[in-house]
Amino acid sequence: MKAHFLGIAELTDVPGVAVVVDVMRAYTVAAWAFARGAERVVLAESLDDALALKARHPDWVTLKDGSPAPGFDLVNSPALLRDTDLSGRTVVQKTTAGTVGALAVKDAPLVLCASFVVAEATAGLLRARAPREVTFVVTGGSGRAEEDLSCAEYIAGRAGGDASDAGPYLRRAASSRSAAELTQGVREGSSPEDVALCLELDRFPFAMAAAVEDSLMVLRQVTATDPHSA
Ligand SMILES: O=C(O)[C@H](CS(=O)(=O)O)OP(=O)(O)O
Ligand SMILES: [Mg+2]
Repeated sequence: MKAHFLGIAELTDVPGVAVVVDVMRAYTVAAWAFARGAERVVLAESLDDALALKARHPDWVTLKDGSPAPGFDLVNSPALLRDTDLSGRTVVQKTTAGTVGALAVKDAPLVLCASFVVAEATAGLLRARAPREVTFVVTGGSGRAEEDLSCAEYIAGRAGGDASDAGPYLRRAASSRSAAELTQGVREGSSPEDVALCLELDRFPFAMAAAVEDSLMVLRQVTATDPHSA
């Protein structure tokens, strides 16, 4: 499996298989939403689109990064979301980097969205599919965010069968600029517990796959043991 690591702006062709990585925090938050019972996560193109979806579907749960805002029910924080019961709910998520990355590859036949909490499940799905090439979309820092790059490299290694020690990858992510900003409380809509939650390796047994459904980019949880689920 040949792995390419690209920032969002570096995407030129439609990849056959894309793994969109956002450790801090979009795809840690989405994984927690599924763990709390969400049925699906709609990745919104814009804040206005998210609000329009909420207006049409008042029972949908809207989530944005940054500070809380009228019309949005949740912020992009795993710690602030993890006690919320989302059983059967549709979550609409809009963030600065993660959701943008998935929408940039929405025409790809297989789009997985990943972070450390779903790393092994994501790698397992790639091993089962055994594609010749995978494009990892490194969503943060114009493709240079250390937390996303280290997670992408770790998943690529595991997908290729490496028995990699996760420690160095997690330490790289822990010393990233994003981790520092979250720890210092620079980012609004965050909790001091967010970094630790974003660095919980394999916290969840499922992977997450996104696909266009009725013109919306919809993220769902999938397992490697179900070959028809992604
Ligand atoms: O909510 C986050 O941590 C970030 C905000 S920003 O990109 O650092 O401004 O969003 P995400 O899309 O989850 O990286
Ligand atoms: Mg990020």
